[in-house]
Amino acid sequence: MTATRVLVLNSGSSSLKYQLLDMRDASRLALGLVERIGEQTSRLKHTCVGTGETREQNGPIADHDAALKAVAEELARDGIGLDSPDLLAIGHRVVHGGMFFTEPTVIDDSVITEIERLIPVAPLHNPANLTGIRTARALRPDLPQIAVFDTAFHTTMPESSARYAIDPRLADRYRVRRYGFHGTSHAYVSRETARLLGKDPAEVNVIVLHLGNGASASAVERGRCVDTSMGLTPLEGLVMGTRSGDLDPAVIFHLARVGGMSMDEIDTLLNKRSGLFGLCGDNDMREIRRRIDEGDQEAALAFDIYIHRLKKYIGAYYAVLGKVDAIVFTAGVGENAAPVRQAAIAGLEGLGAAVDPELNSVRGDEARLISPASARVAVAVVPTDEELEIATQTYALVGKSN
Ligand SMILES: Nc1ncnc2c1ncn2[C@@H]1O[C@H](COP(=O)(O)OP(=O)(O)O)[C@@H](O)[C@H]1O
Ligand SMILES: CC(=O)OP(=O)(O)O
Ligand SMILES: [Mg+2]
Repeated sequence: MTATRVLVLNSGSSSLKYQLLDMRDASRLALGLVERIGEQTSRLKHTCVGTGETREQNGPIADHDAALKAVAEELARDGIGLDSPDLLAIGHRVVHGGMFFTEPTVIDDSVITEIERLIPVAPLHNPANLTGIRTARALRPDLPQIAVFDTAFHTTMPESSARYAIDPRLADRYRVRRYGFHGTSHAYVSRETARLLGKDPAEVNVIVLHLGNGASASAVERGRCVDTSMGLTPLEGLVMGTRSGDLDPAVIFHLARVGGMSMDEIDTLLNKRSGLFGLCGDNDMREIRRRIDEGDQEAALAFDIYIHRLKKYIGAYYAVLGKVDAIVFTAGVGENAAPVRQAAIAGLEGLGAAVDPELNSVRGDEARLISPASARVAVAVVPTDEELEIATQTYALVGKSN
């Protein structure tokens, strides 16, 4: 029998999301999440689709190596372990692929070296991705391991949006440019949005708002990314859970010269202690909404700053695209936080976009429109599925040669 299963590993800075899929029909066999890796309160939540059983493990999981081994044990308990002959390949999300990787890539030692070299520009993500790759290779050295890069979808950006306004020779020497991230999600969601509209992706222009813990916006013109809000690293752009997003670069000089902070301290401040968390002490939108409902002013201001930045990017991408067919919300906040969607689109009637409050309040896992039928620009919620997209790309690469 030919092997048709693909295991997908999506390692975040402190989490590991995974899915095991049978690519004959892209059906899920198992899925789960390890959260708060490295803390005392780690949690593994595993679901076996076949039996419908969900199991939870609470207690410290030290790193991504331990997390993946715990996941492998859970899969083995369900009889669909990593030692199964049905397993064809393992697909890995890799956040930073630089200019080098524009396609899904079979991982060998030289690919690992290149991903390692990119750690300085994705310090929260590439190390976790590498640990996942190394552990998976050790568990199944015989299997093809495929890297699917967050940056790949954005390599179509024209130089006018990819370049910063600095000396190009200096920029090239240090490979300073805007790479963009969450590309697997932007690709999948923009395509699914076209499907929701009943159109071909090559016919539509879409603004995708990927609002998770990390958050980014992209302008997708006829299926190709022409601009995105993240840059050299995933720090630029929108206000995020713990990242500041855009600020005047002189803030950094000022904090160093006047505030006496070291570069490492500023790096940690902007990546891990800013954004919603820095503004109000919480990075979870559920908690922020709860505080706002109780009249908390600090949480309300954090929310307003988050929305203001989002609106600025929506406006900018209207101008970049010229014609917009849809604005689409995705990822944890985008899929679940109706007040964020309502506030971000409020006042855009002049630009043809509006949200119907009743449609906006519907919850669910399906892609859906939340704009009134009369709106010139559709507004939609399209759940992202980075794991499915990684599995599809992995299977397309490995299945071919099998
Ligand atoms: N029901 C909800 N309402 C509002 N926000 C939510 C809800 N569920 C999740 N979120 C937000 O989604 C975030 C996680 O999004 P996710 O896309 O899973 O992020 P990541 O992949 O970056 O870990 C949480 O931090 C929280 O702010
Ligand atoms: C690139 C990035 O920000 O990823 P995440 O949202 O998973 O942190
Ligand atoms: Mg994510």
